[in-house]
Amino acid sequence: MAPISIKRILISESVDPCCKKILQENGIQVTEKQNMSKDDLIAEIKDYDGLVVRSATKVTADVINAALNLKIIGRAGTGVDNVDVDAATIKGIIVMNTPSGNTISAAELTCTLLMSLSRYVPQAAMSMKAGNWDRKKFMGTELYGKILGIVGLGRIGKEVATRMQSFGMKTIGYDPITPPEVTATWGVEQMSLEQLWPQCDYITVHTPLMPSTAGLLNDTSFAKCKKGVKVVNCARGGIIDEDALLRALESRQCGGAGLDVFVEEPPKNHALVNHPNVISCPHLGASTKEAQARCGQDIALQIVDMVMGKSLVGATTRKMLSYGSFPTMQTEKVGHNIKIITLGINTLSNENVSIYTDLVLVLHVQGYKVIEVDMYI
Ligand SMILES: O=C(O)C(=O)COP(=O)(O)O
Repeated sequence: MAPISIKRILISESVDPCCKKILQENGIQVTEKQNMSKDDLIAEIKDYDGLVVRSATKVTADVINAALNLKIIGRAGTGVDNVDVDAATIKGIIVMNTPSGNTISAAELTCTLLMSLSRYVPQAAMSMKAGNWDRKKFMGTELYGKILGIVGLGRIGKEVATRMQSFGMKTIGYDPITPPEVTATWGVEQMSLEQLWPQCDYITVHTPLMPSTAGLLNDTSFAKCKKGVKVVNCARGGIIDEDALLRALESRQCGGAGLDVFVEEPPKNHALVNHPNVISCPHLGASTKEAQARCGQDIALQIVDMVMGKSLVGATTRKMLSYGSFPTMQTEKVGHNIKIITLGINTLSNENVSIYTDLVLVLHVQGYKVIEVDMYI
């Protein structure tokens, strides 16, 4: 596997300082520039071999096509929906995320919102600050014995399930990839969405945003839910349709929503945020010291490994976006060739084949030859 030459990297967001340090220790020149406009980024990107982002930098086709030397786009985090992975794949640019760095933090925030929804903690705190002592208004409900529906049973969904089970919640869920026999080992009974909606007292979504998950909770699915269902979205804005959610909150079909993410960030329309039964955060799921340290370190080490021709972790190509949740794609160097290892898939469906075809294509442009594909659950 031929080493890839990466001399200069641009970090366009607030990424943990360990990222810069690790890259520099490995002889890579690093420039940090935050809050760039699209035009600034287009002008700037020409000079770099690599770009490291979080969720705020929109790496559109314009940006990718303006890049003359770009070989890698590293996402210090999970979701790559702010990167035009199609455009990158076509140019042979590897898009790489850090699949596990912020799992625990995202799961903990989800649990925090579920608990806050059950006991109105944010509303009660605001009421106290306003000088009130209102014990009647904030009558809550126990989580104990309630049913939590988890849509998307990847890493985060799993951690949410096991934590909420300790509160005595029954966890049911749906995922198009993780097999039911696997989720059963961590206490989640899988079923179709049609079966799931009417059973849940709480629903939390943990899928990437893509055509098949946009508006997963919409007017039709809300209508199938129990009246007063409470929902949490710490994944991506738009998985729960925002207009449908507002309608459901107004009709009380939805009894409350915990939102960490929005279609537009920051949201311009404040109708949802201002609704009394909505509690919200400004996309804080990954904003912990621990998660940021992990993601910053992971992305730097993954880039260094790639430069050294050692291995490639978290590589993503356009076809991955057709999935319900991301399988973990890793590669290993075998002599001068490369072996792809996939975690989370046990069958080679047509869709899986297209993932490999794309990954192999990108790797080929970068001078790798794929010799083997292994799959593990
Ligand atoms: O990792 C993810 O997918 C996140 O949503 C976190 O986004 P951030 O890195 O905090 O901008």
